[in-house]
Amino acid sequence: MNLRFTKMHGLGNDFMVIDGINQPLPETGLPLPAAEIRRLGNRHFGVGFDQMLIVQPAQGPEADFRYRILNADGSEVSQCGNGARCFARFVRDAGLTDKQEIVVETAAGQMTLTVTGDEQVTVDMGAPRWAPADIPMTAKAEADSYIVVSGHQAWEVGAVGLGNPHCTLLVENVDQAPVETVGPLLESHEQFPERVNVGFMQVVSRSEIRLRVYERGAGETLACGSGACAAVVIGQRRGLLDSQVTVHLPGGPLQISYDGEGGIRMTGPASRVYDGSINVTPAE
Ligand SMILES: N[C@@H](CCC[C@H](N)C(=O)O)C(=O)O
Repeated sequence: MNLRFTKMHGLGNDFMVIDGINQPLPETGLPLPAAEIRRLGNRHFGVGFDQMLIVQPAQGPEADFRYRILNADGSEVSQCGNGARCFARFVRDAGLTDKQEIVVETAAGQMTLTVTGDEQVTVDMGAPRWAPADIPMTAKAEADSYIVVSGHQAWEVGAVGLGNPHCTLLVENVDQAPVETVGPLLESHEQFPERVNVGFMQVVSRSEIRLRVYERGAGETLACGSGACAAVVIGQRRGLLDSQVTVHLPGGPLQISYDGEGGIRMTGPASRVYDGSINVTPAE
């Protein structure tokens, strides 16, 4: 079948966004076979993306839409901060809604997205979940930080659940952080039964950090919205950061605010690159 899509990005974290309201895609099970998602995600043989986003009709009465998130490796996940901003811009540009405040269902629950005049989008990312079972990770008890051991090496990490699992390491200089080696090692570490997104955070001041993220199912990306929120709340929990923080990612800055009550708020841009169409093998 021929599938129409829009290529978008949030600070270089890039997406293939598909209108699953006006195109026939299965609403249960994977929308496309996992091998087909991997082929489309491949930067040499396909469209190339970090995540595929599928827009679908809401299942419940309180939401405007449902959106599904698939990593480039074909795994389905529940949360994507940069994707949420691109989703909001996509449904407005496609004429699927003219609302400025959009309520969307994800596998992690309901989220509210607010589009501001200059096409910046603010996402309420929900409250951080600190209990190990909610991250999920195996640990005897909840703690500000955990020691994760592999062979002769050990790392101190903060860990939090934001609908998806995150761990964050503090580093002196993010440019020299071992993202490509320690990232995949921790991503698949046995203490994280659903794998984990791995952040490397350099604290610049109480209101500014630099961050690189090795994403579960996608490798290092130019930005990770949920990873930025995770780094900020982990830094706050250790007493290092204030309630409003600018997170400098390789693809650009995100504004994160959290005062310990309600949800973490993330504000940043959502950019459209091009519209296209491609032949795909549908799920059986
Ligand atoms: N890029 C995202 C996160 C996408 C999902 C993640 N790789 C996972 O597997 O949990 C973001 O902006 O939050």
